[in-house]
Amino acid sequence: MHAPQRSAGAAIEIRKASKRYGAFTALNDIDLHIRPGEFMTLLGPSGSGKTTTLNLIAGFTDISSGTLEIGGKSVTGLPSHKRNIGVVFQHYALFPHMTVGKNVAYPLALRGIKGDDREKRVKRALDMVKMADFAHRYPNELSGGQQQRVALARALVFDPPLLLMDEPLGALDKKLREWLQLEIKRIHRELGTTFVYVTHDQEEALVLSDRIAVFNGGRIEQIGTGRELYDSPATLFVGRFIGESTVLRGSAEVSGDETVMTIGEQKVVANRRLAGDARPVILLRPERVALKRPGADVVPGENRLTGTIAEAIYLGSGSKYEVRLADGTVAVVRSPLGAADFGIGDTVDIAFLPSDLILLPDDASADVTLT
Ligand SMILES: Nc1ncnc2c1ncn2[C@@H]1O[C@H](COP(=O)(O)OP(=O)(O)OP(=O)(O)O)[C@@H](O)[C@H]1O
Repeated sequence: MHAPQRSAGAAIEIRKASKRYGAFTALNDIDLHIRPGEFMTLLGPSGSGKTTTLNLIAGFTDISSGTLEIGGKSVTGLPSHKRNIGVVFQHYALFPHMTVGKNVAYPLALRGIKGDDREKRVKRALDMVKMADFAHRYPNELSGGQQQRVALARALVFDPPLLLMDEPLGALDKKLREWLQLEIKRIHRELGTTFVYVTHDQEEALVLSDRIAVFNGGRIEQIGTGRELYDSPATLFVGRFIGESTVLRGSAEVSGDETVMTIGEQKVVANRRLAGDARPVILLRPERVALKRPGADVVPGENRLTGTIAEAIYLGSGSKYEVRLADGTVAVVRSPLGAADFGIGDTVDIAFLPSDLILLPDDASADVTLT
């Protein structure tokens, strides 16, 4: 077996880029810097501008304003076939009349690579995606997952410094998707190529990426590692889009460096305040909240809100609860294995420390955009 060839990944630098279709702005002034060899995922709801960004990088569409550099060079006006980029789409674009081997050899033939060298590279690419035994099959003799592995081999066979993928696993079932995510991650680690990956699936983004750019309405809301986006979202939209959460709204007052929010009849204290005069909301992560019997096991300084268990789901690794609070908000709580059990209808307190809540400026559009 041939060792995979490590390539130097290309950096991408997008500055103040916009894309307009007539009066409609699909991308609005985005800045995106992707490091050489990085796995960057473009994440966001449908229509948020992810594919438009990928198409700009690929050269399938022109930028309306702003600049785009790949590997330190401006690519404005450079046609896509001269950008030396590998591309994989959701729908397998394999040539139906060619065998797997011929499909993978195609980009090499285009580049004038012949004979032994071509054979070796095809073999290496098929080994990488564990499809070497299928070289003589035709695409219609392969499953969807196998076709996508061949598409990946074909996109990487000419050692491009950059690979673009647009929802490549979108048409596959969950188990296969999860397995291929790990395969893609392994291949990225082995190659050193820069990967740019489009998905609307936040779990997939968390599994794969070095960093994630979260798109909303043609803008990038935040760029960061999965941990940064989950623990310290910059906006309510990002906080709600990544992972599960509960949003608490109430009347807020700032006192010194604290924010005190009154929710129904109860008060919640956050040990910080927002800059500016935006209306604050509280975001809670389900595993940062404990369920307790009303008034029991008090920890000094913790916040407590009383509610009723509306749903209790046993998950094996623990339990998930939905708790209807007095003001009607439904809070999501995940309890670890061994924590006290509660049943539907039980009155409980949700308890969390001021340091375990996330305080963000309210943004009503975060609710609308997610539905
Ligand atoms: N050729 C076009 N003409 C007009 N509008 C377009 C064109 N291509 C895309 N758009 C619009 O630009 C916006 C962004 O589209 P884009 O395909 O980038 O979204 P996306 O985030 O990739 O969504 P999805 O996950 O549904 O593919 C959408 O509102 C879309 O309708």
